[in-house]
Amino acid sequence: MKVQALSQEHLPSAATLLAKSSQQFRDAAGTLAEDRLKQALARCEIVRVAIRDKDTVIGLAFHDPCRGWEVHSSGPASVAAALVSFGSELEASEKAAFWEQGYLIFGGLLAWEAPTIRTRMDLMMKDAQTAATADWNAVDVGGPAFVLAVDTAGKTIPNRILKVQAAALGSGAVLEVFRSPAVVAKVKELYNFLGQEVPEHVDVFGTKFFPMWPGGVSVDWHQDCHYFGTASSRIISCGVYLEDTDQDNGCLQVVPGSHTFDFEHQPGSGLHSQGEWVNPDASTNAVDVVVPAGSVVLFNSRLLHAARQNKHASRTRYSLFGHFVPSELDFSWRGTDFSHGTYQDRHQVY
Ligand SMILES: O=C(O)CCC(=O)C(=O)O
Ligand SMILES: [Fe+2]
Repeated sequence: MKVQALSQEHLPSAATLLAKSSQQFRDAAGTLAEDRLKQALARCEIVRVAIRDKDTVIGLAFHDPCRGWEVHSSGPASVAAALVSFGSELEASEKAAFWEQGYLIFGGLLAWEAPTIRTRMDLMMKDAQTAATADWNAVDVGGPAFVLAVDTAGKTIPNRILKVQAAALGSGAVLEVFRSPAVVAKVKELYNFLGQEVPEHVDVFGTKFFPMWPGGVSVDWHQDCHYFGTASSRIISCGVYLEDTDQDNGCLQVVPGSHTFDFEHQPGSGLHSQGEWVNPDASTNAVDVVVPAGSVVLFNSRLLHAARQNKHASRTRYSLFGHFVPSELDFSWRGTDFSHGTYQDRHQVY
């Protein structure tokens, strides 16, 4: 048995399960109504399925923000238990991994939402034609900054957007992601584990969208904290991959355990001539974060990470980024490099 986020292909099987277990999901003729399932699920933020034999859904759980968990299962009690624990509590081993390795991957946590968010990013990009800028550090422009990519000679490519800085100012979908109960629950648990009080309020800042076109890049090696002017371990960075992401279309790379070191950042060159980056030595053990659409990666803002170039001929790699910070933690930016934040782009999450 496997527990994962509900994805489109499991919808019919999930509807069959629900039609058996609950009158609510049957229509007058007693047959299952997939549409009703979709409507019910649209109200819920977290939807999990337990799957057997590859395709058969044997359990389904959703978290209604008002009513809490609702679990349906055609298997033993252990199926329901697995569903709920997957959705709510972090295992102790996961918490330890976050502390030791500096990151945690939640595969498919937002799988259900990912296609819609992706479409909403396309809508936001419609404004890019009029608003694009060559300034990598463009901030406080009263809205999102559509930053143009450069070629291998470091020359701006017209009409090719590399990132949308302050993306939360361009699309409501961005804050919906960072405020979604599924993500917030994990963030709260991680703060709790860090041995600190769970902050009463948490903000997200430095929101970004990377379309990563075929041939394109997003970031070279860096520690997010380099740009913030603080190395506080209370900042949790968050990447949300809206499409299947692998070595071909530019997946994230991380160096486990690197969050306990400081790395020197220097101005980049070529495709990475915007920004300041680290040049890790050859012995550095990088891990590719290969994940399905809707996956969320939470990491210590001191973790050394980068993204591969998208070498695929046709696939994009849409992703969102933001950084969680306790609301009471204020800090002054580093002065010369604002690329990861602006006060306009700091928003309360809870
Ligand atoms: O594009 C990625 O996968 C990583 C982006 C990133 O690290 C950042 O924006 O700080
Ligand atoms: Fe980063």
